[in-house]
Amino acid sequence: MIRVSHLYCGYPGRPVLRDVNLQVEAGEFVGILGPNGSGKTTLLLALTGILRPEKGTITIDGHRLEDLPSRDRARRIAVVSQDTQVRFPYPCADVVAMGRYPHQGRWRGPTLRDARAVRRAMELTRTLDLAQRPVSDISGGERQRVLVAKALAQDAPVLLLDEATSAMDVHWKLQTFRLLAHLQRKEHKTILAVLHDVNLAAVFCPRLIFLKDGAVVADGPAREVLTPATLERVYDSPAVVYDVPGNGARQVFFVPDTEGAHR
Ligand SMILES: Nc1ncnc2c1ncn2[C@@H]1O[C@H](COP(=O)(O)OP(=O)(O)OP(=O)(O)O)[C@@H](O)[C@H]1O
Repeated sequence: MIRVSHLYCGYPGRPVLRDVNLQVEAGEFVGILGPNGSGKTTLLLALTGILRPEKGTITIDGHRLEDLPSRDRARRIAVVSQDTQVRFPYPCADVVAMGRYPHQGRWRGPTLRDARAVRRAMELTRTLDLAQRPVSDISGGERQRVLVAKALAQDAPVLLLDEATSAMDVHWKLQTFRLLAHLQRKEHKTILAVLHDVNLAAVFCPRLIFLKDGAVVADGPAREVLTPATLERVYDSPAVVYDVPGNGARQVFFVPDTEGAHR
């Protein structure tokens, strides 16, 4: 379980998160949404221990995050970050294998277990055909799938994703979110996904958290928080909410101001 209590966190001279309180149970799938600059990435960086809280605490399974050695943190939390740039032309299979570092000893090479975890992660993300391609020479969407595979190879119970499917086409976005939902159900993974696509989140994330100006403005079951009032407050844009006939999914349509648009 992850518990965030009265968290204040940011960058030198730039406070961002203000009194954030959250509790995420093991096995939850949570979507984190909000406008640009609202603090979503900052929250994920705090949850990985990369950014230290100015005030407040973050615990995972009762341990204060800052007290856990980095290898221990990496065994508990895998991250797919927003920045997908990989400078060196490593083969994609080697990049996925880097996800195994927290499980490897300093003086021994990869084990059969590591090799199996890498293969399984690449099968699940359907990236085996990219295995020998240099990661620097594949498309943005393909690279994101390789980075999801790397995080899965890490085999941590908690998975944090920051805009991890932003460069993928509709097919791969849906495939990836279906895979995440499957891992949540079958392997009890705890998943926190930052994303801008409200409708994708509405379909796959049973719980949604909206941030604005560094504070949580809505947190609850997707059907309850997806209201025109909340969406207008968060995005300053008029929104219509409707239920898709047949599958019960709640979806959102942001009503554009069409003045000046081509129609
Ligand atoms: N390294 C940094 N140093 C200083 N300020 C930063 C840094 N990174 C982000 N910020 C600022 O912190 C605030 C929150 O940024 P953050 O990246 O958490 O937003 P976000 O909600 O993830 O936005 P986006 O949707 O654009 O990815 C913004 O005002 C941003 O300009």
